[in-house]
Amino acid sequence: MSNKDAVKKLVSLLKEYKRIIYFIFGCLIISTGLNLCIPLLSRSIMDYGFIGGDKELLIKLVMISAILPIVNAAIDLLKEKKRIDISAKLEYSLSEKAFQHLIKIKANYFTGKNYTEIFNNLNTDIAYMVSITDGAAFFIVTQVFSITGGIIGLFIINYKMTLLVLIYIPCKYLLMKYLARRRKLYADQYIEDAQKYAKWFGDTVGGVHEIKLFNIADGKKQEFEDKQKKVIIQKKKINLLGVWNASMDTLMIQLLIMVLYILGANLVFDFKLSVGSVFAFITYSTYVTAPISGILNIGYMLSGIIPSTKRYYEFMDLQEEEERGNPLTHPVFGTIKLRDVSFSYVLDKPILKNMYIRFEKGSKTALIGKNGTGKSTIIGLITRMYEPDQGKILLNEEDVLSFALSEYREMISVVSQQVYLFDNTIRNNICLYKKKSEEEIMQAVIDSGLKDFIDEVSLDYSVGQNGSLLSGGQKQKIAMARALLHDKSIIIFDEATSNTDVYSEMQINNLLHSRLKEKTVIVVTHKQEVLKEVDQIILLGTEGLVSGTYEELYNGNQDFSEMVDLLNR
Ligand SMILES: Nc1ncnc2c1ncn2[C@@H]1O[C@H](COP(=O)(O)OP(=O)(O)OP(=O)(O)O)[C@@H](O)[C@H]1O
Repeated sequence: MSNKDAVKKLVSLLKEYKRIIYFIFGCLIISTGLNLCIPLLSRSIMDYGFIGGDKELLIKLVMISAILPIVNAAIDLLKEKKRIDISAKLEYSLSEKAFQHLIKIKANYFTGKNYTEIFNNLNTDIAYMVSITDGAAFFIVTQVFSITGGIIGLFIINYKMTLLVLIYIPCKYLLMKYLARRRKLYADQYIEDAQKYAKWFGDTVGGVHEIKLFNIADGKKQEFEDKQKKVIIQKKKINLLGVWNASMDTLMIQLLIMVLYILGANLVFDFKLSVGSVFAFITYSTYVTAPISGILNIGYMLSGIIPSTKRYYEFMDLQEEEERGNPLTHPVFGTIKLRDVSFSYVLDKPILKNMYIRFEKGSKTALIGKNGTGKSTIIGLITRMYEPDQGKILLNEEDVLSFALSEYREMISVVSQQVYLFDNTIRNNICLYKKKSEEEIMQAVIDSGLKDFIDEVSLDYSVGQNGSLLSGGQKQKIAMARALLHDKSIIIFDEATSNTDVYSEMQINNLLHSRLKEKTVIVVTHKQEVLKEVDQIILLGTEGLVSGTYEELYNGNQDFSEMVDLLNR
């Protein structure tokens, strides 16, 4: 995305609030106009009131100049209320769109992603984009009015001295531009270092157990110092430059005022200018010179907003899962087939090649094979987290991609080795926003072997972030109860009992013949008790797959018999 496109996107975001923005600009023009009257009023107070001795006029003018700030403050309040309103609406709208998109993005985006980094980047980008509506942005518009009005005021008072102010403008502009360029460089570096730090921080906190177990706190502390130091140094440079900026700004304005006083005094002594005019002139000259740094800030402000806008829209352009297919009121439950399926995560590194597998309706299948042979990948394809590069996955002879995604997924439950539990109660983790009766919940709790634990803590026990207050086995049982309660047609257990105790495991095995009798069940496991129970075993190897019953494979496949013998040793 080019800078121009990013600006277009930003402008189109603001279009929605066009009327409010016009209102804010209206307020800005009125209040700048009122401010521009103040020096002329001061001049009259000085020349006609004090020096001319007109007491009545003096009181009137003083009262008018007291009312002006009150009117200005009222306009400002109104304008700020509207501006804060746009800002809040824009922030919500950008965050909501990002969140909606995030949960629909294809699964491969999340592989190896650091969640702190995703959160930090989105937050930073949205904050920068929203800053287009902050006070400073609108203030810049005021600055333009202020300069224009100031120059008019200067010309009205004395055009010769105005030329001096106009010569001063490019000098200050060049100095400020130099400082602004430096500040942009520092700011870009700061953003980059802060991002790296956020990524590192997320990664480190995620591995806090490893840090303790392997006693690598010193190494991590060193990394922290390196990364955090870089961020702090850049921040310090930016702050220092800000101080330089402000000091140079004040110094140059003071220099100009000094020259104007000297020239003004000469004109007063020659009776070419009144005292009040000199003061009014000096005030107008600050209206012209002071906003230059503010205007240069546009570039600085945009230098943060534009990269963030680009990154935000690059994120928003990431491919989402397609909810394609006609919605089905009654999804078809039937035989699933992988027909000539090939799949790779990375180009030219196929994980599955021309694979044919058949999962008969209501059958029980065990998927086995060495680590990395593609068992979880097959599950990912069946659940449509990924799509085959070649071949098709069929449900009742229909390509699963032709089914509406959410309805298709409504047919499947997965209990995996790495269960994710939300930071909520056991009940809510089991029900997952579906209304279920107490009896149904309790039955699922009993069947999953979770009953003893529930008797101990109750269904309303909070499990902590990703079930951190539970044991691995308890987490798996909750996932099991969840799968049973939702009563889907196809149930997949991916090493689902790796953490459960032997009693619970037996109980779960029994489910294959009771509660799950009618379901299509796919189990990834090497446990013999299960392998003996299932209708077919699919053994995945690097060269492809073999399938059969326990006896068929034990008698006809060397790899399988060797594996079983190893388990029996
Ligand atoms: N998201 C991914 N991106 C790239 N490669 C991946 C990804 N997920 C898995 N792989 C690779 O794909 C291959 C198959 O992985 P998969 O998880 O399907 O194997 P598995 O048989 O389930 O292994 P395990 O028994 O260890 O759980 C592995 O070589 C793995 O490194």
